[in-house]
Amino acid sequence: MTQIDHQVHPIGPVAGSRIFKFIAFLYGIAAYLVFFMTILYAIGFVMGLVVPKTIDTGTDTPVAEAIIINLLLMALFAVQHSVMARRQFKAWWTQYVPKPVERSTYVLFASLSLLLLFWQWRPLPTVIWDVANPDIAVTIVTLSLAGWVLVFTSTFIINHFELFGLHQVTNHLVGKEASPPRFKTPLLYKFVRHPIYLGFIIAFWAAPVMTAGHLLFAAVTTAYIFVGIALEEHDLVDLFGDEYRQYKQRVSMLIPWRKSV
Ligand SMILES: C[S@@+](CC[C@H](N)C(=O)[O-])C[C@H]1O[C@@H](n2cnc3c(N)ncnc32)[C@H](O)[C@@H]1O
Repeated sequence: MTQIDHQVHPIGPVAGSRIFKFIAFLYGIAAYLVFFMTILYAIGFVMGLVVPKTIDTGTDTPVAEAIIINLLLMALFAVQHSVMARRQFKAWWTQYVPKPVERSTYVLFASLSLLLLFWQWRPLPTVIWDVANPDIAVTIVTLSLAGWVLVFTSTFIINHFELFGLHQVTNHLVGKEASPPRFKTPLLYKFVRHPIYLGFIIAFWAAPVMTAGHLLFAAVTTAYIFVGIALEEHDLVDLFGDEYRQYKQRVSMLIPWRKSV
């Protein structure tokens, strides 16, 4: 056998090659755009604004069936979002998914499972509360918008582009080493440990008209946020050790003025 016979000839771009870096970069941008459209759609979906299919519209379905379908959709998102974010899972699947696009792929899968939820969500139109006073109703809508603003600003405070994978594919494109995760407590993170999650809770509960479907969504996602916080903090303690333990002692989880676990 000659030496040539031993050579492997890969089909397609090789990881680390210039063309691979460029394709990875384009993939990262595409995943980011899908995420961005999804989060904009989420605002319309929850607030019942602009988008064609909201939390209170869709196929008429018997109540029990609607609850089961909605719970399954939320469970699918929760499992995808939590399992794929764990360090052990990342260590396993980066054997198959190139590291520079790992975060973008996570973001893409999370967006796709949310889009499936928006598409297949069944309305439960029974009204739980309906605020009649227009001033109070406007105040509640403003509060909900403030929740979304809190989500967005907090992502930028902690590192928006790293959170959604763009930083990783850009570094890879220009041949920069990925920096190790750093413990940070910028601005709002000095008052609560989870401003992004706090923003979601506010945005989901602040509704002038609360239907049974919306209530189911708000209650289950809030419960999921608490599970997500426990998992995330377990990883953060593993990663940052005493620095994060002391942060937990010092700073409250979600409510700024209250010392909490
Ligand atoms: C979607 S962000 C949510 C951040 C935070 N839980 C919040 O609600 O604002 C999740 C990522 O932020 C990271 N993270 C959370 N708190 C952090 C901190 N204080 N310093 C550095 N990274 C942090 C986690 O490791 C995880 O990768």
